Amino acid sequence: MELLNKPLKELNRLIKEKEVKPSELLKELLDRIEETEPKLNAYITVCEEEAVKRAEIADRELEKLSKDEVPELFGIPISIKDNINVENVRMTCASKILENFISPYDATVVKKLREKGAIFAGKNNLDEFAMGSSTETSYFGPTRNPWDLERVPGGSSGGSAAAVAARSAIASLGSDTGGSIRQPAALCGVVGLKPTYGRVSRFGLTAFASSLDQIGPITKNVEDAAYLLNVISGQDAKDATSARVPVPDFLAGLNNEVKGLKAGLPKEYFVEGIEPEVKEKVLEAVKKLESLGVEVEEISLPHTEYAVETYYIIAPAEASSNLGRFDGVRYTYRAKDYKGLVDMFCKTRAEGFGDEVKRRIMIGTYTLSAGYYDAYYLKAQKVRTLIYQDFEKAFEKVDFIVTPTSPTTAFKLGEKTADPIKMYLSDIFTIAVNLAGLPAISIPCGFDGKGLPIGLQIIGKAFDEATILNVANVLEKELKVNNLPEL
Ligand SMILES: NC(=O)C[C@H](N)C(=O)O
Repeated sequence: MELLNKPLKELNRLIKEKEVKPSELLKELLDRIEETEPKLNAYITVCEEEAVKRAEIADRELEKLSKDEVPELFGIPISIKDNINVENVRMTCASKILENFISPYDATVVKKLREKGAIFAGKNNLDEFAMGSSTETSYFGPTRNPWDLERVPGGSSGGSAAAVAARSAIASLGSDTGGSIRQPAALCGVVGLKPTYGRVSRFGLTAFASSLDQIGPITKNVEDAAYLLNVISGQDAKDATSARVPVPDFLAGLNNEVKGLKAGLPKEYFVEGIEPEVKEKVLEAVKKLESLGVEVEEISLPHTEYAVETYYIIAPAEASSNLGRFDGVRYTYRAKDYKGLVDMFCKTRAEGFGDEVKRRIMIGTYTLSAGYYDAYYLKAQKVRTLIYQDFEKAFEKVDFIVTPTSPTTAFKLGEKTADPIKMYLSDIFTIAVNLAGLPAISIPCGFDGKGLPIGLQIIGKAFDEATILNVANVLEKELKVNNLPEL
């Protein structure tokens, strides 16, 4: 496991210096996956054969390359959440309806990683179509938290976060619609970055809520997140929502001094309902920032209390439309017995989707229907603007905002499945960021009394990932949190 614990930059150096062969690194990873999967279930598909073939090719290519010619991710396996397309590999979205779907093309992020030499060893488990906060809605069974196997890893990118924590993935890409990168990162003690809406192309990500979805890295440390963000960022002709903005070198500013920067602590994020130990550890980390010369002030984001409700109108509305394409005609699963076309559509969807997906489709269809559109959907869009304006105002005064990532540490399997509202509330601190399209990162900041990791969230201005990565990196070095679970 020694290699698997190393940062990406160091792995790249070892491969460049020809001290490690891609096939050796892959072997170590496949062994670790074999060892941990019976406990974790963090993967839906392990593409062993293909990865071994690619690593052997990389071994031979490496012989011919000079040190400077070896690209950043040459021979390094990256795992991918199973709602992102990797050519010729099964992509299920953790749903029965896509159980046997083979991706016909690479998502843009995958293509970009491949161009830098990355290898793809597996697809990580998730909540069905990324709808959930615990990875329990997966058709392929839940993923378990490597810090406590009786607990959830968070979600929806729970497979990615659990695998990175357990070192059964070197790094992973997840997707975040309402917290799906940051909340599992927090619950598993790893780093999760949701970039600004438009920073990274979503071409090839299975759409859930198109005005909110964003792809981002889940990694062992902040530097790895910056390393991957450098590779996956940038405008893409295949995604009209990707932004034509310059991409800085995110590694360059990681160790800049944070002295003189201004941090905002939103009073609405430190209220009752949050576990005392979570609050305590986050505030302790804020004290560290202060000792490094950061000026901290209390701010207010007054519309925070409406964020969850707003999200659970907008996201299901978009989902009900996006998931219309799974009809038994265009994608793999089709019901066996039916009478006519409409009956085939209905039965396929009734049999192919799980309960949470159906719940969202029904909510979305309801809020978009003629009689309720103005009362729900239109109103939610207006509140979304107010939430955005809260952040705009706050960022006139501060450079970044610090909050807990999740109100609690990892909860027990089954604890919240019977009550969807309880489950929805576990994203209470992450959702507003998606509604406002902003970048945010979660880093581990300590443990609760049960030894479970606590996550701290840093929210930045639009397209200012550089600042939050810088602050996160400096804080990570200061806090020195052990993020390797015993497993
Ligand atoms: N997809 C996400 O970002 C997570 C959120 N809990 C949801 O279920 O919608």
